[in-house]
Amino acid sequence: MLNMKLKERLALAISAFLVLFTLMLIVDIQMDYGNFANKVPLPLHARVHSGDLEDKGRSAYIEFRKRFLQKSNGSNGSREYEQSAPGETSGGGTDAEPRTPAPPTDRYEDLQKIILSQLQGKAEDHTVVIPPHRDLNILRPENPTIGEMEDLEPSINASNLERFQLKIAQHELYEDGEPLVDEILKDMATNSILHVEQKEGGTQLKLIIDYPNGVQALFKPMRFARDVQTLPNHFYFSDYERHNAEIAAFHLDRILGFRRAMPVVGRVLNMTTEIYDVTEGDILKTFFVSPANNFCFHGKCSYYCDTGHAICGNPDMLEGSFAAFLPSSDIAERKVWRHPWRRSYHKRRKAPWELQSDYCDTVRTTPPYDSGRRMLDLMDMSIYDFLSGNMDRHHYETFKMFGNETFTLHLDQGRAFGKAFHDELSILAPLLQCCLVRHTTLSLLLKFHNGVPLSKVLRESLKLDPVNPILWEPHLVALDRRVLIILDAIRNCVNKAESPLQNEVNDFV
Ligand SMILES: Nc1ncnc2c1ncn2[C@@H]1O[C@H](COP(=O)(O)OP(=O)(O)OP(=O)(O)O)[C@@H](O)[C@H]1O
Ligand SMILES: [Mn+2]
Repeated sequence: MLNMKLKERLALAISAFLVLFTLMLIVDIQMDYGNFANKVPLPLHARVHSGDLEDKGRSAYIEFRKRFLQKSNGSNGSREYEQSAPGETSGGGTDAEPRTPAPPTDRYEDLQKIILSQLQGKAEDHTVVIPPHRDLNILRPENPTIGEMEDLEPSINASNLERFQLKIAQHELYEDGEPLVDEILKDMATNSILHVEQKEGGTQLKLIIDYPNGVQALFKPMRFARDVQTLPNHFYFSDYERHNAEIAAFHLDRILGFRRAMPVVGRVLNMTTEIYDVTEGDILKTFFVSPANNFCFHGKCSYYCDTGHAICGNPDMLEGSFAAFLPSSDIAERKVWRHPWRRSYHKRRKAPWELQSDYCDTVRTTPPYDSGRRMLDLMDMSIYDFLSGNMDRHHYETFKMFGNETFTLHLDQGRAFGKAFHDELSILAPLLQCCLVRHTTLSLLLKFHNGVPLSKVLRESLKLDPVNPILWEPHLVALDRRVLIILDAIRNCVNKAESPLQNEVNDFV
């Protein structure tokens, strides 16, 4: 009898547990749906889309965005999600935990196949993936250096930077593995600072740092902690510049094999002895001690150069980024180009690329984009900027002496790495609208996706910087997510190129 009761009780307990467990599962699933429903059709998103509707079917990037959002409804999870907390900082708590990406289920074998066949000398006329033998950056029939062009040789006691500058070549700033890069980084991080002055022009405060032997660096000060995000109501053009973005962007450019960004390093300065004591002029009048007893200054510029936006030490130690100076214009003049996919820099106006469906065709048929490497460089730049979230690419520069067949410099990455939880697809517009990518760039992205993730490679590289950690972990996590988005975009282009009709039908499904 007692035995029976015990058995009954046990059976009862098990069934109660099972019922509870099932209930919990249902609640859990519902919460998931709830979350998702909250995430996608938010009013915030809707506002973005209201503009998009006018352009329905006109902009390739909007098409991609639509398809992309649809796709993220499935097993891949939501890949574009807005910052949930609109605060200035996202806080250090659970947000800072690295979100381990799911193991890749899709290895992009279709894209790998293209890479492989091009390496075997096939698929050479591919319209989307440009093979090495049609890429001037790989062919490099000539690759003279500034020193060779100007008939200049470094003197015996020339600085590392001067040697570096004379070695800048037609197709890249420095060679893969160039030892002078590390030397320059070390020099800028450790050499004594002789003189400091504010850089004229530009929108935000920057200092020109003079070291012994004529070496110079461009200094951008630290304003915020690493986890402070772009203010949600700030446009890209009123975003603050971040010194750590400059450091991270240099490493990223090098990892991606572009080598189009000047070396940048982090360093902590004593504001009294390494800035105040070695500068003169108007900037001195902007130094003050804040109520928190920190030493501050604001300099003079057209944005954020006032007491309310001062740069403050802790209490008088200030971190910043030091970018190696480009050769002076006496040696190597630069040409400034308007970026064809420049944003409007107006809070209501749109740029031409946002309005014209055939915008890329117009660019592609206009010199210098109609031949050579320039168009491919813009595609690389779009990928580089999308990965780092840099929306501020209004102009770009090249070295005049090399003509049009030269690389585009990656200058001014101060507004990158501002939103770790948002992937700004419009930065990919050049790639989405032109459907063009270098074989070498695609090959590298596939390598990151299927092998050691980009986040890991960048994290390791940044460890070499004196003020590491350089990036807040969610920014690194974002990189792997964005690699996937770029690969999706390229796949989309390839599919469209291979069966344009079928895809046109799909567009409207
Ligand atoms: N490493 C460098 N060496 C020498 N000059 C540089 C270097 N980097 C940038 N410059 C020059 O300084 C100018 C301003 O730099 P940067 O673009 O970083 O500042 P900015 O204040 O963000 O300018 P803007 O607000 O116009 O974008 C650039 O146009 C470029 O010509
Ligand atoms: Mn800028």
